[in-house]
Amino acid sequence: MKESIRVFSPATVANVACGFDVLGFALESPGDEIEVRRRDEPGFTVINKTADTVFPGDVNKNTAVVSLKAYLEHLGSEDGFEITFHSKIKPGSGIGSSSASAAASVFAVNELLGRPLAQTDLVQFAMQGEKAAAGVAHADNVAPALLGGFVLVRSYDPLDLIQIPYPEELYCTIIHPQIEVKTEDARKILRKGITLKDAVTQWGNIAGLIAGLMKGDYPLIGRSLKDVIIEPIRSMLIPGFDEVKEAALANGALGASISGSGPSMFALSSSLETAQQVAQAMTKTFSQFEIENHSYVSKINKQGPKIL
Ligand SMILES: Nc1ncnc2c1ncn2[C@@H]1O[C@H](COP(=O)(O)OP(=O)(O)O)[C@@H](O)[C@H]1O
Ligand SMILES: N[C@@H](CCOP(=O)(O)O)C(=O)O
Repeated sequence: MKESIRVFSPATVANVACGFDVLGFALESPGDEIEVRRRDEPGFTVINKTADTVFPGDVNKNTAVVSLKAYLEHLGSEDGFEITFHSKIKPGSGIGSSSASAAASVFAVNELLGRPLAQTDLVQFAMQGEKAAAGVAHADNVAPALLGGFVLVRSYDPLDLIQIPYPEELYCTIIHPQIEVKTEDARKILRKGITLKDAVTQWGNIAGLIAGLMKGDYPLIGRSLKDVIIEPIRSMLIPGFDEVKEAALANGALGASISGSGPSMFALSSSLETAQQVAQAMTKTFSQFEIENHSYVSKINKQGPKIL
């Protein structure tokens, strides 16, 4: 039996504008890279080999350990593991840093143990990691992180995950301004109620987005990438949001919005060239607000985590 395994687990874009808590997709890069090694005794250790100073070092709060504990408890296992982080998406990024770790650890140990559970069944344990990080066990990051592609959370109780087909030529631009927004905090500022008018607009858009993805209808995807409920509130946490979004649209993006709970923003494009041009335009506009930012251009990740 293998003693250790090294895996990559992808960053994810949750919400995808109109699908708060119910839609997300995975990116080919960036992501977390971890190595999991069996210990001789029960218990867990976390080792940080990344250069990041904001690494979540508390074993009992790290989503990689929280989700792994839930998984092992389900199997009735008392095995212990050491988790070494070789690269890590910055916490509080809005591209699913907490879920990449949660997905990585359960995927890695499930592989080490000879795959006792199917990949879809791992989502419920990774969700426990999200609960520890954000206070809510939302699945719109961990489900695409584990399954790849676009995943719709059709229902939470019971958990019903639907993998949504999407066009091959679809590219995501991510701009990550170097400010931290914790998902837990970004959820607290949301209104508890919405108007019927906004609900009608939002469910028209989410249905349109799913139809557009499945049909490969780019104009429909673009028309549907709108959020009248969450974005107007959370965008206040992102300096220059309106201008950066406008820059993405003016340079050919199908649509743009907040990635997850922010501060990252995402844009979707139908070609790599456009996605790169959109990245340049968004970066330039953010810089006018004197905010340091990192950009990524990525295809959609098809498979979820992978063994390295
Ligand atoms: N392995 C982990 N990776 C990232 N964040 C983690 C991890 N474990 C716990 N956390 C905590 O989760 C929070 C970051 O998650 P979250 O606010 O959802 O940001 P993100 O949008 O980057 O996922 C921070 O409070 C961080 O300390
Ligand atoms: N649906 C959640 C998604 C949070 O994503 P993250 O990448 O910011 O962790 C929310 O909007 O709160």
